Amino acid sequence: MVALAPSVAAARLAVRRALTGLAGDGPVLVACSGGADSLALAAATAFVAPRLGRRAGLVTVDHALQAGSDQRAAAVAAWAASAGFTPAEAVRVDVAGRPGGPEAAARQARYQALVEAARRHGAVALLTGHTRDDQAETVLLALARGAGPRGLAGMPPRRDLSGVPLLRPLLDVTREQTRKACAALGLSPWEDPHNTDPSYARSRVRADVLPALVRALGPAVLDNLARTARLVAADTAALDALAAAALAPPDPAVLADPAAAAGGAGGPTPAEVRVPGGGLSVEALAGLAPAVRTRVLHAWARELGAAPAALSHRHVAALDALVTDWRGQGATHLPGGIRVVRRAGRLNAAGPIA
Ligand SMILES: Nc1ncnc2c1ncn2[C@@H]1O[C@H](COP(=O)(O)OP(=O)(O)OP(=O)(O)O)[C@@H](O)[C@H]1O
Repeated sequence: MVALAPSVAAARLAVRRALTGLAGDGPVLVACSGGADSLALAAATAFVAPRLGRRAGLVTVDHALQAGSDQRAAAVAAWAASAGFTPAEAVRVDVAGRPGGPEAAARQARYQALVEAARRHGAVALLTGHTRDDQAETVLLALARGAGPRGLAGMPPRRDLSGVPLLRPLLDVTREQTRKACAALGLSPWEDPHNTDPSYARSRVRADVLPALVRALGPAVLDNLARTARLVAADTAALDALAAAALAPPDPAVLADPAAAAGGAGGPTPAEVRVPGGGLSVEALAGLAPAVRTRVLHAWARELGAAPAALSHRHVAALDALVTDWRGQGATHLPGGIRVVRRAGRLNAAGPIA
């Protein structure tokens, strides 16, 4: 009997962990570019899913940006069909006319197509091949741009993507392992020229920065960066939960009878951040820990209609200054033409300027 390559075993174990306990009986859908990471993911899923009584499908997106991309997509879909994936689809997208640079436009088109495919096939989850190396790169890039804890938390192993659960089973598997797994299985991955294009910051981190860090600090640096992401993610989730609780609508029991809600002992009730009639209470906001308060303000700004992508830490800092550095300043302007003013102990929003 031929021994199972450790790299293949590692990928299968990771996929088994991710698929175990998934609710619903639809298929899982692997997003596969044909590169080593998502090919190793696909091969592991083709092995594991049927053994868990789960169907597996595969979608590859053709961005139509490089010559021969349609042939690559067709080859990936043909391999998927031969490996037993149903569906095994190549989907062509139109990247032109989308906002942002070419990379962002391709990414947006890709995720839109993947979500549509997941819905079309009633998939219970979409699987991507992000590895521990991708995670380390993400954390370093976040650190370099001063992204704060949300960026340092890296990519979560699961998140919601427009109503579709997105799973990243290989976040603890290295890129070296995915390459070895493909080699052990006789699969020939596609090399995306973008991955080595030095005009992308991520490619430079991949080619120069991480190897330099490993040389200087040892191979554990990759694991350590990924662990940092997990630790920060746990803290961030706790702070997010506190902020969500603080921003929850006022408890009707407290509004009706504050003393009774406090247990009848006349003790203080926690100050309500939301005030009846709209707006937020400055006094209640001032009583929150800064890390919770800035999250509350960020969430409130989004609720008012400020687009998350346009909402920067400067906007949140300006809102925070209305609470903690009040000098009678005028309105704070948020993306989308939203103005926030402090009046009579409240932060109130005024809609987009006409
Ligand atoms: N053309 C494609 N078709 C289908 N899936 C793809 C394609 N390109 C990438 N993916 C999926 O996305 C994963 C990550 O790929 P890549 O790192 O190139 O994307 P990304 O833009 O960095 O994604 P993210 O921004 O979410 O990190 C791959 O492992 C694969 O699962």
